[in-house]
Amino acid sequence: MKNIVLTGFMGSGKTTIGKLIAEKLDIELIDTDSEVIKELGMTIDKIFEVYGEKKFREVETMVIERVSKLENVVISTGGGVVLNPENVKLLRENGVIYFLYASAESILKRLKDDDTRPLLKNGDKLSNIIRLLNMRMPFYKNCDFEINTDILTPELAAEKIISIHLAKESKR
Ligand SMILES: Nc1ncnc2c1ncn2[C@@H]1O[C@H](COP(=O)(O)OP(=O)(O)OP(=O)(O)O)[C@@H](O)[C@H]1O
Ligand SMILES: O=C(O)C1=C[C@@H](O)[C@@H](O)[C@H](O)C1
Repeated sequence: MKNIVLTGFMGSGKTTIGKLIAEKLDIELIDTDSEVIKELGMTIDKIFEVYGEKKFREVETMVIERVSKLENVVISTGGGVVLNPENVKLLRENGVIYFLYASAESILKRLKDDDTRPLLKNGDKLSNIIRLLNMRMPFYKNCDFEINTDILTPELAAEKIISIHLAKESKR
């Protein structure tokens, strides 16, 4: 089976929905943020502080080069992965990319008490979310399928992705 690749903004539900899909299909879940953390031995916050975003992006692409060679897995990606066309190309080789949409208001609600996202730290959180989301939307829209998590529970979003994916697989 081709990989199920989940993308979307921070707080769009990639980890939550990725876990549900992996459980339901009994396949492995790989989280690119966790792989970068393992690679450098520190939290994402710390990586940004010590090495800066450029280094984080380099290691993120290294991780994607490795995990995109796998098959039959769910890959939950960091929120900025789609900004680099090389990452998208690699992930598409063995996978279908699902964009998890969430509005700025939902993202704010979901991440209200979470201070672990370096890109949302300085200044007003909602303004940062709106600015980044608008800038990134064309990249997210370039994915293969869009799932609206504002109107679906994680459970229903997982089921929808599985049904799209299995229907696509049966036609291969
Ligand atoms: N469809 C949904 N409806 C309501 N709440 C949701 C939904 N999906 C996720 N959440 C909640 O939003 C929060 C963030 O979700 P999650 O960590 O899965 O996002 P993420 O996309 O993996 O974020 P990041 O890329 O920043 O790690 C969690 O508290 C989760 O329970
Ligand atoms: O949206 C982003 O650029 C990021 C999202 C997170 O998943 C992490 O990959 C990191 O905090 C950067």
